[in-house]
Amino acid sequence: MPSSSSSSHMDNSNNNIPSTPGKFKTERSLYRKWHHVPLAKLTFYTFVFLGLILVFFFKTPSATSSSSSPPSSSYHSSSSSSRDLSRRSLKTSSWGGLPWEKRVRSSARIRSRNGFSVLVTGAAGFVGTHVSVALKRRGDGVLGLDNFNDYYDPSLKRARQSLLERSGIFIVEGDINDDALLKKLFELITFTHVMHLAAQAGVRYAMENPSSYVHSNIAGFVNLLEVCKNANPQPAIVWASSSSVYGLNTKVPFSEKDRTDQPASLYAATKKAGEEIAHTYNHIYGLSLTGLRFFTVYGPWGRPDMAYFFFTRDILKGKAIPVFEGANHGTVARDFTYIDDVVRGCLGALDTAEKSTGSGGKKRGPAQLRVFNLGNTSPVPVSELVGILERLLKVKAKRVVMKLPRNGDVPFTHANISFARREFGYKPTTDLQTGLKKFVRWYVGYYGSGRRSDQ
Ligand SMILES: O=C(O)[C@H]1O[C@H](OP(=O)(O)OP(=O)(O)OC[C@H]2O[C@@H](n3ccc(=O)[nH]c3=O)[C@H](O)[C@@H]2O)[C@H](O)[C@@H](O)[C@@H]1O
Repeated sequence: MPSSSSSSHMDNSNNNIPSTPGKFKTERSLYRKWHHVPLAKLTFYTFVFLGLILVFFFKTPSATSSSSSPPSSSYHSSSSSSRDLSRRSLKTSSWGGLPWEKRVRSSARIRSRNGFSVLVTGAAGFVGTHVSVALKRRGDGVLGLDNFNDYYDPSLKRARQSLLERSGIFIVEGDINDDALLKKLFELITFTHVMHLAAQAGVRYAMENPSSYVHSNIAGFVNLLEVCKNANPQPAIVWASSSSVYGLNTKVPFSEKDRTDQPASLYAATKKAGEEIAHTYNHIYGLSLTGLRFFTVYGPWGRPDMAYFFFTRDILKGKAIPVFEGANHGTVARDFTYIDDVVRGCLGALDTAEKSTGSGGKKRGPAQLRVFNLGNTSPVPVSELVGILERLLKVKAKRVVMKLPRNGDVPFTHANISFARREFGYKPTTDLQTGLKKFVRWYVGYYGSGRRSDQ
């Protein structure tokens, strides 16, 4: 893989090639001089020289980045994101080679009759881990993909990875923007489905790092769709949208038929953009696409950036927690949805996804395009969430009630789920009290009393 720095190195060595007769003379006399040097010494200097070349090559950033270059060998090393985002990526991902291909194939192998072969992006994430395990358990082939970025404690992602490994699921380390990697995966495996859960999540963080949302939720999604549309056969794609697309809507419960053109955060705007992009790829290329609008999903192995998670941590540590309220002491509420219910929704969406109709980048007929709410249909005020946690943890929270900041949060969410119920029998069964009990049990088991955790 030529790079500007490696070619400049080659240019330097080319300078030794004589271009004038005078210089040629110098080179020849130099050659004669070397001719008399003992062989052992010559070998020693040759090794030193080769060593220097190797050090120079591996220190050169472009030598470890191939995200936009076509594969040049069976082993690749690629930075998981563009330069400005690489600081969030803890290590450069590496992929390729026969042992790696063997692991990919074994993980994706279907073990049940009529089973699927599913690529799960964001497999080391909260929902990704749970969905992967559920698919594997019923005999589907599952291959994970994750860039293990440090948006939140990567050791939690590593722990989820170990969990998946124990179920025979391999997570390829790489970014959805790495098209060479995606192409390679589609070369190795005929995926029937893609469960696309890799994303930059969180509504408030979008003000701190807007480009990470564009990078993952827009550029990454388009890159994935490009590879899927060219695949032959094309897979059916189910992907994570968000309840946040309802933005500042006031009509409740939120229905898929409602407007979604007033997002309150860049995060919501990128998810809304994803829905429009999905429409385009469905329309032009015949890709079967299903978007799932998740409503504040919570549970064991959850995301430490979410309120229920860091409230638990801070209550146990005796730290104050900011509890938001609306204008005029209005209630801020969420349609908190338990992970097991969401997993059932994801599987229902996969099971009812029709085949894509195109092949090799060409549409052959109209294809399925769907969007579903996956919520709980019973919103709970944040103050009540804190009350439940206090009772479960047996610790009184130090509440600091404050006005909902204008940083992307919306005052309430409430899902109408009749469409998902009709299409695949989606029926959430876990109330917040029951779900938080399971979360707290996991949390205390994972972090001990929680007082020693520092995520
Ligand atoms: O449903 C969704 O689509 C979204 O759900 C969550 O977003 P959010 O509902 O805002 O979840 P949290 O950040 O955990 O907040 C939950 C509630 O706690 C409140 N909160 C949050 C933070 C805080 O310090 N204090 C506080 O009272 C929020 O206003 C909100 O009402 C996820 O973070 C998003 O990635 C996801 O897409």
